[in-house]
Amino acid sequence: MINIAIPKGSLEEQTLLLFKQADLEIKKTSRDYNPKINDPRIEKIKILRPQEIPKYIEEGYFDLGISGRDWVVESSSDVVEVADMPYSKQGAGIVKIVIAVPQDSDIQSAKDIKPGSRVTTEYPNITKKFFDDLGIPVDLHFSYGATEAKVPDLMDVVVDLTETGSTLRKNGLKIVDVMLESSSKLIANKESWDDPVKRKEIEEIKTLLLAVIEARGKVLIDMNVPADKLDSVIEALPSLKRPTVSQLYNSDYYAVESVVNKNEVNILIPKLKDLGAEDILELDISKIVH
Ligand SMILES: Nc1ncnc2c1ncn2[C@@H]1O[C@H](COP(=O)(O)OP(=O)(O)OP(=O)(O)O)[C@@H](O)[C@H]1O
Ligand SMILES: O=P(O)(O)OC[C@H]1O[C@H](OP(=O)(O)OP(=O)(O)O)[C@H](O)[C@@H]1O
Ligand SMILES: [Mg+2]
Repeated sequence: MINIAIPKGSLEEQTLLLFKQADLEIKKTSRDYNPKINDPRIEKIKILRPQEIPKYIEEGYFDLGISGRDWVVESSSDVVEVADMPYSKQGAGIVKIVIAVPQDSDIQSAKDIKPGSRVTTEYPNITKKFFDDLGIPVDLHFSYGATEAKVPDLMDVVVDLTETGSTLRKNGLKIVDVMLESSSKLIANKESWDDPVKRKEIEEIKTLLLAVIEARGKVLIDMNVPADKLDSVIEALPSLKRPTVSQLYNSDYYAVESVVNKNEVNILIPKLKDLGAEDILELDISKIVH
C-alpha cells in the first residue's frame, strides 16, 4: 500500500475534486490534514504545502504526491515524474513564473534589468540561477506572498506565478520575461517506483486520475441513422478514433456512437439532424482510459 501527499492551497480544491471524480474520494472536514480514503491501494493521505511535497517524496516519507513543477525545480528534488496533470487553480492550463516590472518602466526584457535591482520572489533558487545565467547581480529578497504588492514601493522587480494575469494587471505590472512554465505533476519516490508492487498501485491511481482529466470537456453522442444517410453523417463526425457503428436489429438503420468535444456540440447536433440522424443523445462521460 502507498502513502500520498496532496497539496494545500491553490491546488487543493481541484485536487480533491479530481480524486472524487476518479472514485478515490478523500473524506475530509475543514482544517483536517489527515483525511480518510477508502481504497485498497492507499494506506494514508496527508495534506501539505506544495513547496514541501517534492522533498518529502524524495526522502521517502511518501510514495506518491501532487505538486507543481515549479516547486519540484525550486526545491531541486530528485523524484520521478509519473504524469503531467493538466489542471491548475482556475483551469486546465499551464501557469508561468514571470519577471514583471511596473507598466511604465523602460525595461523590455530581463536583460535590461539593472545590476543591484531589488528582486522579490517566492522562488529564490530558480530566480538566483536565472539572473546568474544572465550575468546580472541582483539584490534578491525572499517573499512570503502578496509579492506583486511590493513593486515599485519596496522592490524594483517581481518574480511570481501568473495564471490569469489578473493580479499583475491589478497591481500595474507588466511581464518582461518568462522564467519557467509549470503545471501540476504526479510525482513518485524513486524506490517506490522501482518496487513492482508499489509501481502497479501508482500506475492504477495514475490511470484513474488521467481518465478523469481526459474526459473533461468531452461528451458521447449517440444516434440512429438510416443506411442511405450513414456516409454523410459519419463524415460530419469529429470522432476520437473511428465512430462505432452497429446495425439495428431487423432494420436498415444503424446506431452510431462517437466521443466529441462538448464545445463543438452546439454546431454538431443540428448539423447531424440536418444530415438525417435521428434519436440523437448527448451523454456525459466520467472517464476515458486509453
Ligand atoms: N492560479 C494559481 N495560483 C497559484 N498557484 C497555482 C495556480 N495554479 C496552479 N498553481 C500551483 O499551485 C502551487 C501553489 O503553491 P504555493 O505554495 O504557492 O501555495 P498557494 O497555493 O499559493 O498557497 P497560498 O494561498 O498560501 O499562497 C504551485 O505549484 C503552483 O504552480
Ligand atoms: O495570474 P493570477 O490568476 O492572478 O494568479 C496569480 C497569483 O496567484 C498566486 O497568489 P496567491 O493567491 O497564492 O497569494 P500569495 O501571493 O499570497 O501566495 C500567485 O502568487 C499570484 O499572485
Ligand atoms: Mg501563493
